[in-house]
Amino acid sequence: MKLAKLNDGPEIFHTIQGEGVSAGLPAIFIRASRCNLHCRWCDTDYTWNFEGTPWPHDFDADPNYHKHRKSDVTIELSPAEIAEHVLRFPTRRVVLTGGEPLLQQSAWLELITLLRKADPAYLFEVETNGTRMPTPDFEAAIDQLNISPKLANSGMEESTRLIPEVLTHLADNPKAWFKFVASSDADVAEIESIAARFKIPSQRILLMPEGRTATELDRHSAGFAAEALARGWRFCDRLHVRLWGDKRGV
Ligand SMILES: Nc1nc2[nH]cc(C(=O)O)c2c(=O)[nH]1
Ligand code: SF4
Ligand SMILES: [Mg+2]
Repeated sequence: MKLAKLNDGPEIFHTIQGEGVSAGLPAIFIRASRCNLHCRWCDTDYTWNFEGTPWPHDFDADPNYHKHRKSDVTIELSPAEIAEHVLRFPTRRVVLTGGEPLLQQSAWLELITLLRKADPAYLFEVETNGTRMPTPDFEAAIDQLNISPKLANSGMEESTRLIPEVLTHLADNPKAWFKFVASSDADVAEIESIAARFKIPSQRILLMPEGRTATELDRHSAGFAAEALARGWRFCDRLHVRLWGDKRGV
């Protein structure tokens, strides 16, 4: 599998789930490399913003920022090798993230099978942008889908970031939660229209402020909590950002 590389190894880490309905629970994160989207504010740009690609990123404004050399930021491991890493940790909740993890569904299924053979107590969450249809086997194997559809502020064309067939399908799955990242009131209005268009139940919507620091999160937290309350949505913080700041591997 293609995973993000961190300190010469794969980006697999034991931490507390910082976002979504399992926030606060211990979890092992596995970060896939590669994404089919190229959001301008993406905080895991090293999974897709490679040398020779044309995608703009907010970081371009920083004269010290350079696109990544693919071989510097990617590591290839087999599902069996990944299972070995995961089995070293005492936790049984595993979060598949990225990049976009649904680009490698059959390999994840091999990993899930191996881990459940070692211990049937393993639970799996996936963090996805909601543009790729899960295969029936993958969707059945995953315990929780954390879907973050992207808004206009990502810089992506609507036809690339909102795939009606996928969103309508996932809206019907009680294991699917929709975690929207917002940084303005216009974003909240856009989320409302997406929710209505794809019939996403309000009880499975989470509103999460954008931010890489506690100060940035605080700009919108109280306001968005009130917006969420008014609509029957959940409010969602970014606990790992508050605990550890803008760091990798936590
Ligand atoms: N602690 C922690 N929680 C997270 N929830 C979603 C994450 C992600 O980057 O997908 C993430 C992450 O990177 N770290
Ligand atoms: S979908 Fe997620 S990983 Fe992909 S570019 Fe957007 S924010 Fe980054
Ligand atoms: Mg993240």
